[in-house]
Amino acid sequence: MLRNRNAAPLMLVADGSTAADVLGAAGRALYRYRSELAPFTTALTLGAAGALLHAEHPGWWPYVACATAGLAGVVAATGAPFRATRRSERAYAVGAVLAAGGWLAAAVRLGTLTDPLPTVLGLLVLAGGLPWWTHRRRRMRVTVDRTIQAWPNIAEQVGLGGSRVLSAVVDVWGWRAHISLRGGQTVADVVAHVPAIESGLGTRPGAVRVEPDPAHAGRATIRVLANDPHAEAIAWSGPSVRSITQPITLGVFEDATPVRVSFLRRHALIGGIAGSGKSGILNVIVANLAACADVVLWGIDLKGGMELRPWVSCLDRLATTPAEATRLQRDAVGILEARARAMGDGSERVWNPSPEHPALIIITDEYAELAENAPLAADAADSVARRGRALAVTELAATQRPTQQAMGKGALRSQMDIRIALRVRERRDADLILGQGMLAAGWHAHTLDAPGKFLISAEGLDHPRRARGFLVTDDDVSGEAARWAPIRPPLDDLSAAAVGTARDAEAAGGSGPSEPQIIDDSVDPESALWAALREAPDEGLTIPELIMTTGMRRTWIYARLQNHAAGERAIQVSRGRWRAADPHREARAA
Ligand SMILES: Nc1ncnc2c1ncn2[C@@H]1O[C@H](COP(=O)(O)OP(=O)(O)OP(=O)(O)O)[C@@H](O)[C@H]1O
Repeated sequence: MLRNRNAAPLMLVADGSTAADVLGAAGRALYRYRSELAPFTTALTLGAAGALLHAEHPGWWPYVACATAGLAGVVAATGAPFRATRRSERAYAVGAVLAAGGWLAAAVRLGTLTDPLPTVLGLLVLAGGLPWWTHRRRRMRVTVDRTIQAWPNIAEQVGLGGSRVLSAVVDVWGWRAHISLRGGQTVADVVAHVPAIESGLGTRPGAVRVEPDPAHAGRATIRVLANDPHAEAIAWSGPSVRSITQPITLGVFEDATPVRVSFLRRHALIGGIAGSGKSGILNVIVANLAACADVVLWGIDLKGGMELRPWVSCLDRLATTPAEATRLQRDAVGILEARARAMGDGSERVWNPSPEHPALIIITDEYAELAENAPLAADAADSVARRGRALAVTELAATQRPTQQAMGKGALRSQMDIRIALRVRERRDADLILGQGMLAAGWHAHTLDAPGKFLISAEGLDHPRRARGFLVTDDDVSGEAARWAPIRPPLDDLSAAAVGTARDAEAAGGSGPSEPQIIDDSVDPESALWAALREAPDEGLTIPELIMTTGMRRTWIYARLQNHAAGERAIQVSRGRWRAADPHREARAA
């Protein structure tokens, strides 16, 4: 006997084989196709049982009828013992039990071969068999069973020899198997073998996904998608939040779970080629933010306002020229400096958004235009990105290829906490959007094959899972913009005054919009640090807390702390915890 790739027993019997060989091969074939043959084997079993009971106990038919009714009740209530979880599956199982049990009761009383029982049994096999043979989940379960049996051969062929299937389940879109890798193999090896696995399993190209097991480096989940769950656009059903403090639902992953991500105190970067759906994702985000009464939205759209103008009724400001964009970004820096000063004087260490004290989000469509045509705006955006988190002033930028040039000379890209990659042309562009090494780790943005499909990297979302964003149509945009315009909050007084002050300084200094002042970043972190040290609790503040408060790097913080310590203004309370020295605290208390 020969075995094929999936270990299917072929019925080729060598010359001189014995009857036992033939029977063995037939037995294996019957076993392999037991699921498909189930309607026939059930009919044969019923026929035999009917004949036997009719001969021995023809009076037992009422017991058979009662047992049938009891079993049908259990199936209807629980789905057991057939694991019928869906309503349609349960209805089928109840019908099958009633038909089989009813026929058996009749056969016990009348005899299996008494007319019309054989004909009725044949019709029942057909009526029950058709849904059985065509049922997608049953066929999928069979495929999974066979794959588990054949996995050792497949694994050997695709270069993952020694890996084992620990468990497998059929899900809505296909099936998934949890596998254990041979010692020394890693999830990266599995990711690198995805095309070979697809070939080995005989799936369509692009059907296999690999997810690491967060609890075990030597295990992974292989998902096989029989159908693409993202084949159709996913209609927009309205905003998912009413406050910036809640995570926004951008779309759905392939397992139908929602993509939820918080934009509070986080900068975000959206990248992808023209037509990949960047504006679509931006619209989903803006439509959600517009419904939040604790965030003020500013927009920059240097493509003449083409993308953001439909939202103008919800935007507190919209810049469509380089000069306006520069003023806008510079005002944002003014706001964050005013907030930092106010917080330095008070007891709060972060700006907690509320309708009275809203967060500020600056949305830039096609950031490359800004970096190229308004470099001073890009410098200011850089400053916001470094210092704005704690002060709830954040940047949200979309661009085609976020190269260093497209993102300006600063460190903006490295400050982006949320990265959304739509389709890219070149494989390595995934690294540009998502960060170095992401392509090798399986973030294959070049394989996304429809607009609105994306990969997202953010806090709590650190595996490459494909998602598709909601489709917000032009009509949806007009509807949402009109719906939320009345609740849009103004800037708080402090921030509004900061904008006014910046304007006055501009007028007094005569620096026109095309020559805005460059903000000196070094002044404010210094006072923010000093204020934080003065306000620190007795046990002091940690370095990450000081980084958060000032928006500055660790090395900068260390250097300033050493300075303060040398001047006896600050002390290290315990390892890595700092606060102002006691005289200052006492003076403040007095
Ligand atoms: N989530 C989505 N589901 C289905 N179709 C989408 C989705 N997002 C966008 N599309 C469709 O894809 C097309 C291009 O989308 P979009 O304009 O957002 O791309 P883009 O990346 O912003 O392109 P460009 O850079 O040229 O502005 C549009 O016709 C839009 O209807």
